[in-house]
Amino acid sequence: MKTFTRLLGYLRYEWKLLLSGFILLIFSTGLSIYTPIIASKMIDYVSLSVANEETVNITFITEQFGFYLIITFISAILGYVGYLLLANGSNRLSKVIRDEAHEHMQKLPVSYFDDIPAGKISARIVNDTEVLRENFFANFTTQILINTMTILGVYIGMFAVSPTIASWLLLLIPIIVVWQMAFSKKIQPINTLWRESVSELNSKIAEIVQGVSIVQVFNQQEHMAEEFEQVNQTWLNTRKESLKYEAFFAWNLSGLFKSIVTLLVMLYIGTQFTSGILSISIGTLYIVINYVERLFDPITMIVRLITILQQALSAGMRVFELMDTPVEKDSDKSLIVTQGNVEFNDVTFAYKEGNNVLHQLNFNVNAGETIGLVGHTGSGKSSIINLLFRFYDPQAGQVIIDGQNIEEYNRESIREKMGIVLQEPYLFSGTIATNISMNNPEITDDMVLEALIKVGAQPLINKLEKGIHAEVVEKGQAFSSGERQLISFARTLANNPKILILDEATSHIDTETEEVIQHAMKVVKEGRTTFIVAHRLSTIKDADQIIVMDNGHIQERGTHRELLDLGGTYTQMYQMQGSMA
Ligand SMILES: Nc1ncnc2c1ncn2[C@@H]1O[C@H](COP(=O)(O)OP(=O)(O)OP(=O)(O)O)[C@@H](O)[C@H]1O
Repeated sequence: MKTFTRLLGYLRYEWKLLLSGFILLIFSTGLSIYTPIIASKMIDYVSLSVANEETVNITFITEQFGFYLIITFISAILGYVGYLLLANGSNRLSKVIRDEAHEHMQKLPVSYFDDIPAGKISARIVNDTEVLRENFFANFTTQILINTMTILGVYIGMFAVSPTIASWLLLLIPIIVVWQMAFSKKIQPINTLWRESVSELNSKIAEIVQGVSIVQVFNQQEHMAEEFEQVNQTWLNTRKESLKYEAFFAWNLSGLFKSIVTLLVMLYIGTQFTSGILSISIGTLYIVINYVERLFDPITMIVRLITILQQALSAGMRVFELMDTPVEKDSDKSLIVTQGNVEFNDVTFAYKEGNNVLHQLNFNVNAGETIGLVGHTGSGKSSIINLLFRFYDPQAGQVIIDGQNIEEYNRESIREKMGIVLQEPYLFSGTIATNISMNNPEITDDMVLEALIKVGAQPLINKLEKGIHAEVVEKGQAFSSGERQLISFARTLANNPKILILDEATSHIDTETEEVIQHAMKVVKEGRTTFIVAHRLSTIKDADQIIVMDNGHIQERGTHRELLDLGGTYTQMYQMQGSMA
């Protein structure tokens, strides 16, 4: 019910469009209910004239026929415009919800995305809002009103023509209510399963597309196809089950029902007529049959609307669940970074309560220094970076930048002062220039070019016809990983952060590219506090400080020389890498 009223609340955004569309459709329906009355007049006139052997007045017939045509035409035009207005309003409302959901998603904590697959989130923002557009805004809200009006109109017309038949036909209402209730009870759980299977399909596809090269490298196509087939089969099964009930309740039964009721009405009129109780003209008979027929389509539609509403409510629930996930609380205070001093003060951190991955870390990095983070996989290097960016907050201790505990400052201001170059740099759709300026109008094309030249990307720009305005699509797949890194370095340089994070920037590249990257790194590091998360120890040989992490603890700390003199884990790692090189 909450979802229903909340969805209704959205109608206020486009109430003018919806109301105008609705009024036009009411008029259109009203006129179409009136047309059988005109037709009946013509029928009665002709039949009476023939019975009384009078000449038929062609002018009267032409007039009535013209009137009938005009009314039908006006009704069609009003229906068309009304439909356009309503459809337009529904489209806009679905855009409003989609924008809200997307905006909210952007504010969600990084931890939200740890547990929910990307495909499921995108299904909520794209598919579920589409279901809301079609099922709720376009169909339910408008159809329920229009069909109720039609039913009311037909009953009023019917009461005017034959109160007895109309009263009998009122019996249809409780029958339909019971019918609806039985239907909705059956269909609701099936629909929930069906929508879930669509969401599963989305996340499976997203997973396959994201890992397409890995799937092919490991020849996992068949296995993936099997997994996909399974999810797809579940979808088909739920659809089959749902259709069974939809067809039975909404179509088969209603068709049968319609014929039986029409037959009963005709039988009633026939027996009353032959026994002389009822005198009814052919025209009135036409109206009665026409109205009985007309009564069923809106009733059937209302029955179908129950399924449509069920689907809309399930979709609405999923969209609102996303929209109701609490966003991160943020402070109004902006962090001011003038130097770039970083301090970890007794920091303990867990992604999941009780499962600490960093234990009472203490270290200082002075402004402009380079600090290397090394350690086995899972030792906690990336977690340190996650805390530095305030993607997460520590359970105990503080991360301090230039004397300020970052937990007390807003995230945007912290991230503004930091730059990151990832092992697999992320490029956005746009151009090289927009990827470097990051849409900051203060970064001009000249500055973009200067940054690219400084990091050594001149050869890349020279070979591109459009230079810095060359297009970047699909996360920069058309560029080599080294080129993507150079663009990413130039981005960092142009945005001039005080603190820089280089995340395994030199792994998985050949020696020639490594030289280019090493040069770029040197340029970018200058004058900035730099954290290097490195697997290749050669990258951090010159670092002012190296921290060796082990299971969330600092195992060793010192310069390259000092750590070699210590003869511990670092020395072992260094020797191993040396023997592999
Ligand atoms: N999002 C997450 N949710 C839960 N646990 C996580 C998450 N990210 C990392 N971990 C866990 O935290 C621990 C530290 O991981 P972290 O990514 O910091 O290690 P790392 O040293 O950077 O490893 P690698 O060199 O492989 O990148 C690991 O046990 C890891 O499984």
